[in-house]
Amino acid sequence: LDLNNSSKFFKGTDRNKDSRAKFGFKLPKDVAVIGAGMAGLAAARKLTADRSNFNVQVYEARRERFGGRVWTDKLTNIKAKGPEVDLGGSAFIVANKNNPLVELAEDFELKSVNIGQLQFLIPWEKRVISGKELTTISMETSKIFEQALNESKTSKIEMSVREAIDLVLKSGKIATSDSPSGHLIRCASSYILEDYSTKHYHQSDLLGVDYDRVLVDGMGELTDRLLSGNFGESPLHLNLNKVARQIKIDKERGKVVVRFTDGSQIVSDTAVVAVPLSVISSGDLQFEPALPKSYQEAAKQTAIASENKVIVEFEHAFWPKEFGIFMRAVQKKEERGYLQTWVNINHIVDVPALSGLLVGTSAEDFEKLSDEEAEKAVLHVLSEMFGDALLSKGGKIVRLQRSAWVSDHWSKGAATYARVGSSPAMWDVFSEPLCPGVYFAGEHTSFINHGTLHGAYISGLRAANQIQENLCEQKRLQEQEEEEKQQKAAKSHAEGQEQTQSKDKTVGLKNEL
Ligand SMILES: Cc1cc2nc3c(=O)[nH]c(=O)nc-3n(C[C@H](O)[C@H](O)[C@H](O)COP(=O)(O)OP(=O)(O)OC[C@H]3O[C@@H](n4cnc5c(N)ncnc54)[C@H](O)[C@@H]3O)c2cc1C
Repeated sequence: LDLNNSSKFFKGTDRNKDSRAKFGFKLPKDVAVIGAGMAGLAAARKLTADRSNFNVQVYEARRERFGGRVWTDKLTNIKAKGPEVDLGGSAFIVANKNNPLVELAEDFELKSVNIGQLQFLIPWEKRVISGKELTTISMETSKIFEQALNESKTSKIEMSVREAIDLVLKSGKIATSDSPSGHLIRCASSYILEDYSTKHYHQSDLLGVDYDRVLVDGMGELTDRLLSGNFGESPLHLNLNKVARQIKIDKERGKVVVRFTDGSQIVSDTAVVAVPLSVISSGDLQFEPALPKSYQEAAKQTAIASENKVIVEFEHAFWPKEFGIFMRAVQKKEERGYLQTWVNINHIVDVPALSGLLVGTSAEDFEKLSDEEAEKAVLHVLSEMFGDALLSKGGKIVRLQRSAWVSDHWSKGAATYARVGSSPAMWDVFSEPLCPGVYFAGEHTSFINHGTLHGAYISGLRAANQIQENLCEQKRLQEQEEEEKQQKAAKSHAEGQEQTQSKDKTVGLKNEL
């Protein structure tokens, strides 16, 4: 895929036409896309643009919205202007220089901005660090990380990021646990998630502030536009409230039957399964015949991180407006991942709101709190960070909104990650179709860029591309060719043996004579 030109993804290519002609299938083919998240929408958009060849329908389980783990919740906040209502994936990770979503947003003429500078707080020391001092500390943090990764490579046992970092900090070679860089590195989600593997570490996970750029009107604008299409493109056919419960591959007819929980079913030439991995691993979506062992193993073994957001709006902004992110160090183990990172919404739009992030078990625990308890917890943390005097200037909390991605039936977690013991093959197995007609898309279907918005998007384009190239038919022909070759080889081998045997017999007879 050429990631440098996102708009052309949506157009059929001559190469595709050639391969379609070569493998000669009936047109237009029906494609059922299951799941209207970033991945499903990307696949549907690309195939819908190829209208003469594909007839696309999208089926989404949720009744009231699409977008999946992108959720710009304008429904519950009618005053919403932008990212103050992003309760799911909200930022383009620009550590990946080729992030295609940045260009796609430009194509759609959506405005994006950098989140802005970080201010790092060590509350019990009353230290507030930013600017040059923070740059020096961040450089030290990178060194600790590099050392941790290098040392873990020499160890015979696969280590977690947390273990590797703790070892470096314990040695005190670069910095100690109590130093600012020691505190800063422990704010990284790869440290917070205790079993994050050093082996398959993503550079962008270092501090968990890898979401560098946000859309001013919220990430939901992008999924909205994927649905409605760019200027002149037709909208996707979206069917809400359609919960797929079974995907049946009818090999004989070369069809895919999708059965829904409401008792209905559709028969399609091809399906793109773009639901979260957790929906497959939980058995909520079943396959007939059952998924091959490698897929089942991958679905069972791949780790899914817990993450949540809480958005809190005050009467007035009491925190410094010039920073884009606030991050606080914590002392106790139980506080890890607990509202350590706050995005300053007021830096992006004129709304006195902050968006707090919860990672790991803290994210799970936060879902169990009542609204009252959640509000108390938020105020407690903010008072620790900014002090009571400043906090009182904020006035009342006028809105507190939070996600619950772990208990959410259609997500069951935030995103996949590489835990100790995992291998890239666990993701990549899902990038292969189940022939003759089931293709997979989603953040969990390719190791590269897994767990991200752009990973989901690219996976959707990949699935669409595979369908346009008629990968299953190519595979079938390859297998057929291979089989024919083997049969030929076996035949000539058998003939060779027969000749040798008859030669041997003649020689034997001569010898006897
Ligand atoms: C709190 C949070 C913050 C994040 N922050 C970032 C970030 O800043 N940057 C970044 O790059 N990534 C971020 N991510 C990750 C990113 O949001 C996801 O990787 C991405 O949205 C996944 O897209 P997807 O299409 O693979 O899956 P989804 O978006 O989950 O789409 C799957 C769709 O399938 C539907 N579905 C489920 N079951 C069924 C069924 N049985 N039948 C029909 N439909 C079904 C779901 O409702 C959903 O709409 C974040 C995630 C979370 C939760």
